[in-house]
Amino acid sequence: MFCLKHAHVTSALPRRTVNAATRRKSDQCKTPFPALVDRHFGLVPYKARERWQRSPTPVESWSDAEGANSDGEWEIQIIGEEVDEEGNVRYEAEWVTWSRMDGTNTTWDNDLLQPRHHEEWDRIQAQRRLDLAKESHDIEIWATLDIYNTNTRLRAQAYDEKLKATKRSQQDDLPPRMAELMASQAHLFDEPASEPPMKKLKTSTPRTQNVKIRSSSSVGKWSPSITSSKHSNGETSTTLSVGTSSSSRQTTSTLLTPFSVSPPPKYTGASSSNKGKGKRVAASPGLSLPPPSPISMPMPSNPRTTKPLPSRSGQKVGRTKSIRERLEERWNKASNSTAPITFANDIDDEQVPAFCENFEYLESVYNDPNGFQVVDPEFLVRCDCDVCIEAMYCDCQSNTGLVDERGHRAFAYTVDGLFAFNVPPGDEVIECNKCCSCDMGCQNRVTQQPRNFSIQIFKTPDRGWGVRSMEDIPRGKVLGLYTGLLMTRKAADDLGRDRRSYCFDLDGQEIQDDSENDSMSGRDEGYTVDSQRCVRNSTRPPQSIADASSSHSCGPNLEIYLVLHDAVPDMGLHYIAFVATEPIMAMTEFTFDYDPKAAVSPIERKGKGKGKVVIPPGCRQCFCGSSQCRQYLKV
Ligand SMILES: C[S@@+](CC[C@H](N)C(=O)[O-])C[C@H]1O[C@@H](n2cnc3c(N)ncnc32)[C@H](O)[C@@H]1O
Repeated sequence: MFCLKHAHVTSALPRRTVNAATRRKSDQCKTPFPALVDRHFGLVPYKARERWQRSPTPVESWSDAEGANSDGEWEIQIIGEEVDEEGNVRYEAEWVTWSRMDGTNTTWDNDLLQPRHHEEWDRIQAQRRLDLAKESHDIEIWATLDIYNTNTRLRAQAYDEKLKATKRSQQDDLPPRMAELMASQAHLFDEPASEPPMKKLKTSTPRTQNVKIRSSSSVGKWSPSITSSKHSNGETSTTLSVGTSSSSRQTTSTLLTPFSVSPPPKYTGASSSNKGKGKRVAASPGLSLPPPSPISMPMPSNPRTTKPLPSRSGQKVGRTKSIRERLEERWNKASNSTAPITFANDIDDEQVPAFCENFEYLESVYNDPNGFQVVDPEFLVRCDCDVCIEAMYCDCQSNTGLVDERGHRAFAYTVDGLFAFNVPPGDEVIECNKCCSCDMGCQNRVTQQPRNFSIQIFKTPDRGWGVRSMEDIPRGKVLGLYTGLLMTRKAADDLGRDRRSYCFDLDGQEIQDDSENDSMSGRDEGYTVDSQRCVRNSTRPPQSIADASSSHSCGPNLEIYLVLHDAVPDMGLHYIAFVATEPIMAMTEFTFDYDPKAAVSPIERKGKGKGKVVIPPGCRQCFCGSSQCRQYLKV
């Protein structure tokens, strides 16, 4: 198998250690590439196998004295990977303080590793692939394809990510293209109301025919372009570029078959003006249409059916919108973003989460009927920067403990608006606020800016509804705030258990059922956000939702931090913000750990039923599916 090696590896990878107990398992590991050799032999015909006997491989015996530290741990780092035909990844690990007689010091044995050993590697590789997919959609197709290498090579080229991005742009592109097309032909559907009946009859004739839009020579065509190159190892590779091109090379189609991707014709804008109304529409040069066949749009034989039918009362009757459509419409209106919110359910026929129907969407501020947040602007920290570039000179940062790697005062965000992960646990990030002189584009106002990625609330098989994005999300992307009804913790204690699983104490922990200890731990003080439901037909004010749908995972892809921009620091009135701790592929569920302090190991039953996990009281079985799953979550 081909391995993705040092070329893509960061030399700055943190060194990791592996436990002695795990290492001892490697006694069976006799060669650096055991499985690889085995598999190659599997391919060799029987006769050849007889001729080419495998040479004996020495049995390795390792002991703690050979390179382990005093805790019996070895330093290792991941330096390569290979992907098998089922998509499983095998890592090449370098054992820094140990080597064989022949000087080699790597293994390809995942059994010797724990997830934490390759987490950083995975993160860096995933980010690299996302970056590659952003750069271009080119895929190299190797002329000497050997099946073992294919998956690793494709992964190294970010094939899946590129394919996803292409498909996504196809989906994104189609609705606006269709809308433009329909708009440009609206006159063929609508009749001028003032026209006399006779004229109507005449004009109805062409509308019963097909309207054909032909691609003309001025219309851009999509075609894949291909370039070939010879590599130093003698192998030839072919690059498939996906994009618009003025020429199409039909001869390449057979080469492309196994990897063919079919992105849409690129839409570069079409005129929707009324000029030329009534005339047959030719595609404008700006509108790229798929060659070679013309698009055929069958028109209704009875043009009236395209209009809403009149009701008896004389009012227009349109198609009734589904609950899902109505809710999407309402939430998208309430959202402070143009990036859409949608619902999806491939599991059953529930259209939207049960508690959502009477639920109002709230994206960026608390619902604060008691005015806990009301503050005299005089008390807000503020800065006089025109543009907040240097945290050292931004007064909003004067009281924070945030520093960069050189120990200088720093913002919590990079210039690209990503979280810098430099906030000491429990500290509040202080963003610039309404009293500052900088504007909304300021680097230090990330959570105040409109959401710029789509959200989908979708039904999971076993965890109710969850949230995901249709777009790839980079590490450090701030995904939103946990909003809802702001209440005192005391008031939150009076809520029922169901409701409390949607509450977050503003100390950054989800509310737990440990009320006996609360008076001692100062639980009476402080605030809680309830992001769940409005009672049906109730007059209670709007609440939030998307955050309320985020599932728990013991190996989450989000974490939280505390942030404020409209409150006085250290009053416990900050927001809870979610940030991606790793690159998250489009359509991957957003999850966070509801209870990071929970015991790591599940409680195991003793005696009868030994080995079975006991779900502690007030908890339920966890279905997060993570390799670090604690088996239960508090509700
Ligand atoms: C804040 S709600 C999340 C939204 C919820 N999925 C829904 O459909 O309303 C928390 C509840 O979701 C469910 N849940 C979330 N993550 C889970 C997990 N990993 N395993 C099992 N149930 C989970 C539990 O029922 C939990 O009480």
